[in-house]
Amino acid sequence: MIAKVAIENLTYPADALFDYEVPAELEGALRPGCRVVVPFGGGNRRRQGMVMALAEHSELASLKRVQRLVDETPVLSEELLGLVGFCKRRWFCTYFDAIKAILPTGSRVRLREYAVPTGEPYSGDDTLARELIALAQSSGRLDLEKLRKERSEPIDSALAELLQAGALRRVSDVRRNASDMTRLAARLAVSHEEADAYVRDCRANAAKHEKVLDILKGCESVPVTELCYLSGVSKSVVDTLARRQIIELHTLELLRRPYREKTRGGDREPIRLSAGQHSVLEGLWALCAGGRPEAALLHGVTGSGKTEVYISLIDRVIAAGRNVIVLVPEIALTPQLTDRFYSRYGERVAVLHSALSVGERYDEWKRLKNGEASIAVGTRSAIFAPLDNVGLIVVDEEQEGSYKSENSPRYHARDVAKYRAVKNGALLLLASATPSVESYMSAKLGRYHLFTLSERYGGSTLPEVLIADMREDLAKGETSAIGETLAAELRFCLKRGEQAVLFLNRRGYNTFVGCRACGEVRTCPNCSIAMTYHSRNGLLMCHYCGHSEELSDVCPVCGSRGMRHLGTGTQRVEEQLAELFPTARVCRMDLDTTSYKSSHEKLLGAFRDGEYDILLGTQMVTKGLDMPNVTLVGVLSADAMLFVEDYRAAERTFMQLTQVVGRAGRAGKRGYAVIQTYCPDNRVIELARRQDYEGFFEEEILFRKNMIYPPYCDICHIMFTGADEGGVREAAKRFHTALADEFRRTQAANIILFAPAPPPIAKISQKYRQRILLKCRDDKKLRQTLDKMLCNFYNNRENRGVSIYVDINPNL
Ligand SMILES: Nc1ncnc2c1ncn2[C@@H]1O[C@H](COP(=O)(O)OP(=O)(O)OP(=O)(O)O)[C@@H](O)[C@H]1O
Ligand SMILES: [Zn+2]
Repeated sequence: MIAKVAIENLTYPADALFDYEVPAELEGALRPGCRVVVPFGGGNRRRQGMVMALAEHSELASLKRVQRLVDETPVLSEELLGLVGFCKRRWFCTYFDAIKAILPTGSRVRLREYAVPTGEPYSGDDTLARELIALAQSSGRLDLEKLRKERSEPIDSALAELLQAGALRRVSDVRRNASDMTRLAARLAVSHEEADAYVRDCRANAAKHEKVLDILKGCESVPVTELCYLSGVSKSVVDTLARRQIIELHTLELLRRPYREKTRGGDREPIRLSAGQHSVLEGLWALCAGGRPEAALLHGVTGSGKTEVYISLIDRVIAAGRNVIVLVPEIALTPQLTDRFYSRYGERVAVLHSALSVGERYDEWKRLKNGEASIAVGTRSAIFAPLDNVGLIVVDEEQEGSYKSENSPRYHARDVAKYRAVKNGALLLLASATPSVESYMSAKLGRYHLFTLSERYGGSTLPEVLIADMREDLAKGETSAIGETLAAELRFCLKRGEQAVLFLNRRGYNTFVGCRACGEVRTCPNCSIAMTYHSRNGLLMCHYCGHSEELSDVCPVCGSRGMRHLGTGTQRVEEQLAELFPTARVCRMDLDTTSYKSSHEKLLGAFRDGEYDILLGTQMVTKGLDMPNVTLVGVLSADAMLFVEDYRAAERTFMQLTQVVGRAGRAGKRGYAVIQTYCPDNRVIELARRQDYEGFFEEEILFRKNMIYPPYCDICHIMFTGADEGGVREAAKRFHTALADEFRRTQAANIILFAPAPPPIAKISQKYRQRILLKCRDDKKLRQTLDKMLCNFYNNRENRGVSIYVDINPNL
């Protein structure tokens, strides 16, 4: 039997499947999806591997053997193994990059290699070898990884000599990132009658023993700590009972449950859908029940009740015995949604996201894998949930940028979802009030089934939106962040006893600090971007690398005392609010106030309970909020997002405005919104005012077509980074020339290749960056070309010190 094994820590061009012989004693136990330890390379260093497949024969004459099996049962199913290969082909990563993305951190293992003395003497004359054997004999073993790091000279040939001579022997040790959590528990080892008899004959401490046994008579098994607590005895009593074989001790596997207190699961209320919701549900169920792969887009205006529709659909899928994956853009931002899931499905829900501890996440993963939970709810990586027989995959707010991974594998969760829907015969359901232009186009072309909810649930209407022309305020000498129109609406809203949400697309006290005299803007010394001032700690900080420095009013370039704040941040708005409405209770929510795990949830809860009148925040207030008493939304500046260099600027602006406006008036009360802008005539702002998605799409798709942007092409970034600016530039140039030649040679059509240039942020954490942009079709032929070029790049010694990666349809 031959195992085809993917090996960890290989470079991209070296990454392949390697054949290993399966020793007879592992046959049967060793299956695809199990991790193994194998000898690898010239020095036969031990490496971790993943068995991707088994085969009868190998084309190679002599094979190394699998040294050790790490997993008793496969950690990856056949479907997920297939996904590993899919990720590699689609996103130019190694097998192990993909495996690391798919497995939770807690389930990963680390390999440590040791060499131990065998007792056999070493009689050779290699001085390093002599030194090593002496060290091994005195300390019992050599930690090879540590040695390689510590010693300046290479140790491998000396090591090989000692192994050869039989003086040293290799051992490897596999360690898990998160251990399974176990507790010692006790149970009766005898019948109740025998236990009673034991107590009667007991000479010392009979009462104590009796208490312990009484508790155990009523339970299957009780953790020892609890047993001691309940009976008031010390552990030694329990030990005595165990020693006398009246009770037995065993280990109990415990699962860490992140939201244990919430999982009530009692909500069996039937959902009463509106006629519109009901017909969408029936349409979706018809697709789902067929068991064939399907894709649908649910486009419903804000507050139309998309969530209720897909929850009703989940009910049916679960009742049919199939499993469900629900993706949300950002768990911390959607506490209401997770609460909804817990109260409806209780223990059958497992939540996967990055704010959980490694152990918690690992245990949620295990509950999915062992079938205890059948609904995975989570952020991007939850798309890798270890579920079989998936019947439905929901991607909520499918346009969100957080579904795209910025690290290898640079996947989009929607693409992985498509793969899994096909393999499982599942329905992929994309839901949004503002679908991405790409998805809506696919729906229009009939590639996705399109479902629409054009009205709000329960007869609420969409908010009435006012555009506040900030130029008028400016002409009057008003520079406050809250203009006259918004101030007036806020006053009305507070008077009505209702709540308002104010949205500011920034963070920090002021956006940046610049010099009035020479125009110098304080930028981060490591990254080429402006730093922001945080009044909380009085420091200028860089959002990319975390660098911070003291603020000074002296310009470091021209020496004048002209440095001052430019722009406005949430903290300053908060101060202005306090001036305008001294009695209003303002809740500020941004990354500064909400970096702790659940403080965001707490703030939202308090706002919902009416403890605040105004919620002021950054992006996090735009999504998913469903608060009945919110009737006013204010957008402090719509312009911030409008002029970034990105073909998606209009799309982002439109979506963000429509989403945030949609938070108002969701429960029957009339809703209002004020959008402040210096360009009131801008088309996107006007379309957002009307919340006219259809109109926006028609305009945007024309722009995309004329300028050749997605969905009329795919955008491919090839990034080069390194510490040496010139080296990075040269490497990018060489790659560009080679790529152009290759396209010419293979007569690749419809490709627009741009010359290398520094990206908008040309330096991050002391690494210089160059970028080649490609407008192309992300098809098999292109991927083959890029794969080949990447391998050539790595194999060219001129490119040392420069890293490269390919990013398909990046967020920018
Ligand atoms: N069938 C229903 N029965 C009772 N309440 C409903 C029903 N449908 C929707 N609602 C209520 O209407 C409100 C809006 O619904 P929901 O949050 O699902 O909308 P949405 O389409 O997801 O909105 P958005 O895209 O703005 O987040 C919620 O408070 C929800 O509980
Ligand atoms: Zn920085």
